[in-house]
Amino acid sequence: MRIGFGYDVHRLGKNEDLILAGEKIDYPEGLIGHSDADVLVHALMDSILGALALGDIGKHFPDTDDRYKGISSMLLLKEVCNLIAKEGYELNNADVTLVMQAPKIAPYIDKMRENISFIMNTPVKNISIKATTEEKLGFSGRKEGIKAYSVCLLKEKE
Ligand SMILES: Nc1ccn([C@@H]2O[C@H](COP(=O)(O)O)[C@@H](O)[C@H]2O)c(=O)n1
Ligand SMILES: C[C@@]1(CO)OP(=O)(O)OP(=O)(O)OC[C@H]1O
Repeated sequence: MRIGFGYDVHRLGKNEDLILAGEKIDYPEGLIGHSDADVLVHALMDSILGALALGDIGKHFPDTDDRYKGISSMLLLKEVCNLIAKEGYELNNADVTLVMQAPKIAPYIDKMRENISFIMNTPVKNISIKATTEEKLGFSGRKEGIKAYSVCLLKEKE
């Protein structure tokens, strides 16, 4: 078994889509990044890369590389999944927490879990996604950005 932890932050801004776990969320602002800035998927990928001790997403998908400009982070997640298999592991489970004041994400959680489980080829029960506010404190509380934390456990392939 190998444990991994990931953390990411993206700034919110106008004229951007808000994409979380590959799902477009209805909100007047979106996250800014080189890719589609799917902060949830970025934290999840970093937790997986951490468990494999293979560095981080910036190392694998540099934000100086035009190939990743505007790319769906779900495609990057697929590549990270290939690394899990290549290293001889499979996902046991992952648990992701979004820290965002708005919008309420609860209505989207089931679809977001399905999206990740489809890309990772794992049962939905292996993917947990939760959300909390920071009670209007700090940059997330001021709706300036969104944070995501992820932990995952990988197990040796059977
Ligand atoms: N963006 C969010 C934040 C929270 N939720 C749900 O609301 C519950 C209460 O939030 P607190 O910050 O007061 O803990 C939380 O447990 C989530 O179920 C949400 O859906 N979207
Ligand atoms: C995902 C990548 C892809 O170029 O770009 P960003 O969307 O800027 O996201 P970040 O969390 O800064 O990680 C860096 C890159 O790996």
